[in-house]
Amino acid sequence: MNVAILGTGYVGLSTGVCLSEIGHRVVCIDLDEQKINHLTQGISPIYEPGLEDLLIKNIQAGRMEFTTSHRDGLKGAEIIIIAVGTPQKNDGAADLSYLEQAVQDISIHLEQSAIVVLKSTVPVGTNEYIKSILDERCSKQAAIEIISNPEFLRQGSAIMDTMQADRIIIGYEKREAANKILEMYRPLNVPILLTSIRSAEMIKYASNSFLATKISFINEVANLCEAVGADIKEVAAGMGKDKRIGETFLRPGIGYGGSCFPKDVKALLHTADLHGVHFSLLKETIAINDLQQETLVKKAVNRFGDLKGRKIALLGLAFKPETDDMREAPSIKISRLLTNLGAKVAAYDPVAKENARKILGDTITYSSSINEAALNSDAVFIITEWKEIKNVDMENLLKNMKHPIIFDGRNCLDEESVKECEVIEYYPIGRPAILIGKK
Ligand SMILES: NC(=O)C1=CN([C@@H]2O[C@H](COP(=O)(O)OP(=O)(O)OC[C@H]3O[C@@H](n4cnc5c(N)ncnc54)[C@H](O)[C@@H]3O)[C@@H](O)[C@H]2O)C=CC1
Ligand SMILES: O=C(O)[C@H]1O[C@H](OP(=O)(O)OP(=O)(O)OC[C@H]2O[C@@H](n3ccc(=O)[nH]c3=O)[C@H](O)[C@@H]2O)[C@H](O)[C@@H](O)[C@@H]1O
Repeated sequence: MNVAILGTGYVGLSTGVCLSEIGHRVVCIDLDEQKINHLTQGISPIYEPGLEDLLIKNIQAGRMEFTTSHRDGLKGAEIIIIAVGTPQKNDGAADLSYLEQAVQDISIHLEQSAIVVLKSTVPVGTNEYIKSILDERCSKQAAIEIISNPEFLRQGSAIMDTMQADRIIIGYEKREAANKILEMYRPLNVPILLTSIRSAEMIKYASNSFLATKISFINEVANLCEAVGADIKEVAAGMGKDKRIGETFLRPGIGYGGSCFPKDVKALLHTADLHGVHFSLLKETIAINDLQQETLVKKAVNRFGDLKGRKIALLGLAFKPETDDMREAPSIKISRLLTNLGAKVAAYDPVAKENARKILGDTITYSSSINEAALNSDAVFIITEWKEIKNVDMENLLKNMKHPIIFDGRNCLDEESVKECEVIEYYPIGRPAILIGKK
């Protein structure tokens, strides 16, 4: 099938390479000339495992092209996927301005009939709104059908999540259009659920909000474990064995971040408020998360009394491992809290350094290795559980530090290696501290 995709961000690009991998001819359209130039040469503008290999392979196979021209990109497309950003407005609502522009671009340049598939995360009712604009503005010979097809991939495992999705949701009005999208996805051989358009839109927000709430829940249980002397590792393992609860998304930490959980929970709350529905659970999910991002700083203040002049090494900056994305990363708030308290922050991240610099500028320093960041530091904060950070050589790390003190915001260091250290103060989340040789 001939597919055009508007927006080559995490979602548009991952979808594009996967659809061409299963045999479709894909043209990706983006306004960003630099992105398109890179992509044309087979260079991925984002760090996403496995993506660049598929990109190069499918360009060489003649199944993938890139353009900044909507006119060229939409020519001959049977299916048009919209994957532009829907960021958060100040009042928590989703900002639909990129989407409106994309729809405007389609209505100006589309000359044939096509199915428009809305993959961006959008509030309930948006697909109908988009359809009405397209019906009104598209040329008379272009009949448009609309499909709501929200995306559930995670950054850092986007290709695997697309190729082996738990489910694909197809929200439709006309069964014929749904059949065509079923056919497009059929080679993936994954479960597909057909729903109404409004249900599809709601499934996306409800799923993200549920997962975010699960994280806030386990973080509060972890805080309680610390207070009462229980161990969250054992507690989460015991809870997770119950199939109704499930083992995933029970990792306590420094709060959720990223481009979607924070904004999508707020957008769902905004929708609930608009419709007079009392969804205060989501308010708590957000409030708990905001506080949880402060937890390492509070622990350090408890330990040192005052952080003025202390050097803190932040290991990891990205909001999760295997991505260079810094959107809503807990490291941003943590860095700002630390520098406001007079601490000096030296940070290391294997791939997110440049994106972090755009946000944090020279308020912190950026190191090119774990040991460089930790050199002469009063404490290490583990922010992102990159493999390299989880597997750090403890002996080497500690000998470089002024004080052998680690606050592990991801509970990711190997407990046995910690226990083998001659001198260490190790403070995980929701678990007893390990204090060896502390005076
Ligand atoms: N990032 C993620 O992991 C996931 C994101 N989503 C949702 O998918 C949507 C896209 O998210 P990301 O890929 O992260 O966004 P992104 O911000 O990484 O990429 C959006 C791209 O769209 C381009 N664009 C904007 N207007 C355009 C237009 N008129 N024509 C062509 N290109 C245009 C931008 O230049 C940019 O490259 C959002 O609604 C998001 O909530 C859903 C699931 C996962
Ligand atoms: O709509 C989206 O953008 C996507 O949002 C999340 O994916 P993503 O944000 O890429 O990453 P996750 O692995 O879900 O992690 C999100 C945040 O939660 C944190 N997290 C996750 C799991 C956990 O147990 N504990 C925890 O603190 C992570 O550290 C990270 O900061 C969802 O998992 C995807 O299904 C969804 O498509």
